[in-house]
Amino acid sequence: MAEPKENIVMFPFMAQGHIIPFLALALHIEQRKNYSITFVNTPLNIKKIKSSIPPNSSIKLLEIPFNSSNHGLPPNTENTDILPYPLIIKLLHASTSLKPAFKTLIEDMIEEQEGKPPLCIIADIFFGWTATVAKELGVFHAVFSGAGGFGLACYYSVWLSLPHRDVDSDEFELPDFKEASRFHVSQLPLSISEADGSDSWSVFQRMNLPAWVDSNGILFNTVEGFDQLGLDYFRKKLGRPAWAIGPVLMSVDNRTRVGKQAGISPDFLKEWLDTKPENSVLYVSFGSNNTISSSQMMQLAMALEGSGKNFIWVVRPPIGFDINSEFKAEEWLPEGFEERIKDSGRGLLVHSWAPQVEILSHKSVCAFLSHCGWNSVLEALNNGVPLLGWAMAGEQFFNVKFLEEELGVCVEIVRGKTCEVRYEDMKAKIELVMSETEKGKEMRRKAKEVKGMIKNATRDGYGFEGSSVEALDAFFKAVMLKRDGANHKP
Ligand SMILES: O=c1ccn([C@@H]2O[C@H](COP(=O)(O)OP(=O)(O)O[C@H]3O[C@H](CO)[C@@H](O)[C@H](O)[C@H]3O)[C@@H](O)[C@H]2O)c(=O)[nH]1
Repeated sequence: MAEPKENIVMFPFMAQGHIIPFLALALHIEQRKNYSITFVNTPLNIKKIKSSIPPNSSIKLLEIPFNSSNHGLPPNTENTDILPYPLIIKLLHASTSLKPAFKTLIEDMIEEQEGKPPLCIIADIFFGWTATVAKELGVFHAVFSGAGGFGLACYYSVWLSLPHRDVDSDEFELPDFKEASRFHVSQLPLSISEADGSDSWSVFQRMNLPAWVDSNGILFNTVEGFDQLGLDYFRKKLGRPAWAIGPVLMSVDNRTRVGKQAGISPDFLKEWLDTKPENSVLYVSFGSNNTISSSQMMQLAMALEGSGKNFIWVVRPPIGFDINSEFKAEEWLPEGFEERIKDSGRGLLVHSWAPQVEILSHKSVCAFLSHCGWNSVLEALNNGVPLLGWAMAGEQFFNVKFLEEELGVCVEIVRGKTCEVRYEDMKAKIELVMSETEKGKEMRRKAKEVKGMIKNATRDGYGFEGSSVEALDAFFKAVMLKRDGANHKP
């Protein structure tokens, strides 16, 4: 009888922006390596993930018990996609309660395999405690970051020392990451700008981030060639390898299963895009669960209309309304906006969720106005599409800085969810990026260059392995080294 395949345990945080790259990685590993994969999550997420697994995949799903009501959360709350911002930190704290059940789950696996531990555990950036469990049980552990190297390095560094609190000015440096140059306080997400070291976010992160030293290394959904600065930060800081194995993205076929039901038929969308000239459409979307304020929405609509450019805009109810409720164009957009853009054929409003990768890979798309979540960034760059950055939370502000200052593929259009915006300013930036200006041409050239780097990094075969392919091999070599070392212990 054939030996059972060795098992990899994967455990993302309960948020779409985390589950999607983990699933993409699971499928990527399954396709390339001969291991079995067990995907762990809470019951309601597992139910959703079940329908996302392609029929030809053998990924196993395993539930870990969780009851949100025990943690001051509304009943049946297991994913950030149904939570308002102030409750997200509650879900993060609640997730630490999974530690004993996770440890038992791994111990049971070891027992079932007659003392043989799983090959490795790959867990979320918010689950530092899984590294401690893995260390205790002698299992190889890697953190998998769906965020890029530079963005996460800044995020990690700021949380550890809150350096903006030690200076009198609005500008500050990161004491352990000076290479990132200077930051302005407005480039901090709300969770950090409001942090004082003893608030709920600080307590969580100061428990979570230092626990990464118990891990054996970090896997990054990025490319060494353009993201080395951030990767080197972790190599130095933690004294652990950082493997840049990206971009690992969902294939278009598999994507239809994850995420949400698109608010538009992909065929209609393609037909619409086909009628537009090459490089003429702006795609506007803010990731899996963000939206903007109602006044920002009004100004953005005016900027889009005023710019005279073609656009596709994924709209959701503004901040303060249930993000999953019906979109009321007559209330939240300028009078007659929807009819005008429809009649002129210049714009498409997509409610709630769009087939993003299909849009970004269409030749008519010229630029992407994005919150610069890392998945969106990778999907844009993979298609050579430059960005207009509007960061809203997490490490997105640092991503915008990186894309603008280091890669030259982005212009920041707005900063944050609460600032006042003027449509004239946004319109000018849209024109700068999309028209035949020197800046616009330069950005498109650089975005194509990055696309080329991605292509090279992921090349596999014909005697040439790209850096991301080599990094995944190096990761598994490190895993094997630990396993073989453990087997040879007297
Ligand atoms: O209408 C939509 C909206 C989103 N997506 C997909 O949803 C994902 C969204 O991911 P991302 O762009 O990274 O945004 P978030 O969901 O906001 O991502 C979270 O996770 C990222 C990776 O860790 C971080 O960089 C972000 O800061 C964090 O908010 C992408 O694959 C998109 O293609 C769609 O397909 N259609």
